Amino acid sequence: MTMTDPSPVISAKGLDLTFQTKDSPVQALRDVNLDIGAGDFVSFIGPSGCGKTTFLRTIAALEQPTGGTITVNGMSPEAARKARAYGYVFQAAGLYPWRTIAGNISLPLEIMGFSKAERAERVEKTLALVDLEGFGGKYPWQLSGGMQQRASIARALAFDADILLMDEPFGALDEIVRDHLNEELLKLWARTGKTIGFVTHSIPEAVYLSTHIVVMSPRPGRITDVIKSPLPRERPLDIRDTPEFLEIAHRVREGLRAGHAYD
Ligand SMILES: Nc1ncnc2c1ncn2[C@@H]1O[C@H](COP(=O)(O)OP(=O)(O)OP(=O)(O)O)[C@@H](O)[C@H]1O
Repeated sequence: MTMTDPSPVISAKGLDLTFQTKDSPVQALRDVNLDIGAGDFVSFIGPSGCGKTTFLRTIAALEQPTGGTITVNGMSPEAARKARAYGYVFQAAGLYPWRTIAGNISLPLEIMGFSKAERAERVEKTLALVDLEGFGGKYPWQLSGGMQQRASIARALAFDADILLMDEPFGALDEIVRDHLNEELLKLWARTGKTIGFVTHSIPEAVYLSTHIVVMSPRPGRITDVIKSPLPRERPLDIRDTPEFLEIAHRVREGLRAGHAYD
């Protein structure tokens, strides 16, 4: 690292995490080393159960590592959570059905003690960011699955943290909606300059979105490859048909295959 390199936003060193269960301990993460820089879009890809969600949850102080260290904005994950360093988007939109979309987005702001005027302003701003202007008064069940997921992204953006952690946010959506939301997410990232950690099962999604693709192996989850994308930051959807794109996708697939113990 040179003097001009900014320090990483998220830094994991020798991270281990073993869950104690009734039967036997489950080693979910082993010796994970990773630096994520400001403004990076980092995807985590790997087979089911390889620890992607666990790693994201560890960044968010929702799990405690059993070895190694992890810092977020130079702080412990607990301190970063208290400093509201990140927004978190879960697999399911998880909106409260008895609250309107605006009410759902506003909830974390209410808990944080923002004034009513400030809340209203932020709700409007984030609804615009996810292209849901005019839908604040609707209830979640009045929106499509894709719109609900956008509302849950708005909720994570409402307090304007520099880091956005997203756990397979589009996994349950059909391909056309997913393509659209991928494009929208890239635009949002370009507009806001946020640092994004993104879990996915989809190779094209990982390659399309990311500046860095982290390939993980099955349990215990280890990082087998970190691919720095040579693609430009501005990416139309049809970039997925270019040789450069297909080459990165191939490398991800090879990495996934190499990490797999078939014998
Ligand atoms: N609270 C827990 N107690 C015990 N084992 C757990 C716990 N949480 C996760 N695990 C185990 O840790 C491993 C990693 O789980 P994790 O959810 O991080 O995987 P993942 O890569 O996100 O999987 P998926 O792609 O299916 O969501 C799995 O074997 C899982 O069963």
